[in-house]
Amino acid sequence: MTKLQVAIDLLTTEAALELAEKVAPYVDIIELGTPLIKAEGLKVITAMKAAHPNKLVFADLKTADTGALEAEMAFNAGADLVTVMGAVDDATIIGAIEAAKKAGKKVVVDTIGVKNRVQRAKEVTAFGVEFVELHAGLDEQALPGYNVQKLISEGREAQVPFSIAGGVNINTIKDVVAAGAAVAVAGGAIYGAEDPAAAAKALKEAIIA
Ligand SMILES: O=C(CO)[C@H](O)[C@H](O)COP(=O)(O)O
Repeated sequence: MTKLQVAIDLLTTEAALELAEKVAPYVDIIELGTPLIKAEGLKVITAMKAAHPNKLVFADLKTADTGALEAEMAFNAGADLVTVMGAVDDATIIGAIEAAKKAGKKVVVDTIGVKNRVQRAKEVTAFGVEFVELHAGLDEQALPGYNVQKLISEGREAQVPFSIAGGVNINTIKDVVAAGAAVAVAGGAIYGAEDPAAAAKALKEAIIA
């Protein structure tokens, strides 16, 4: 069944822990967003894993170089999964995967900036990533004409384990599930909701339905 990943793109550890506490009953993976990690450092990973030891903690590093080093740093801080950019050299991705194998953890490749996401998804899957994040970042989402359905159709085409991230919400999550996504990522649809717990609950129920 598709897992639900909450992307916490807040800027303080306190706010992240408060949100996680509200939505933990409904999510499978807790993502510490890139801005959060840049604002708070690796300690936010440690704090989140300590607060939710039974949840998968996903450090959205968006690593672009020194894959082994950055992955090891995040794993040592408590992360279960880290992201490496799919647009960078294979060596960076492979290095992170080698660090993950040593730590018993996992790597996810983020396809922001990748021109042919389907082709790259197949390439990096062969390296041994946990899944590929077919992803439109917040800046891309703000561009005229953006539609998450393109990512969803690419997921169907790629035929590899994948997640969808890019403004997934209650109106699109069933399409994400129907496409066979391993993970549906929701950030703004949860942390931006008036009632984040209710939003996460509704998304989870939509997955299960
Ligand atoms: O990594 C990210 C942006 O770079 C976000 O965490 C990701 O896009 C999920 O958030 P949203 O559902 O708001 O798009």
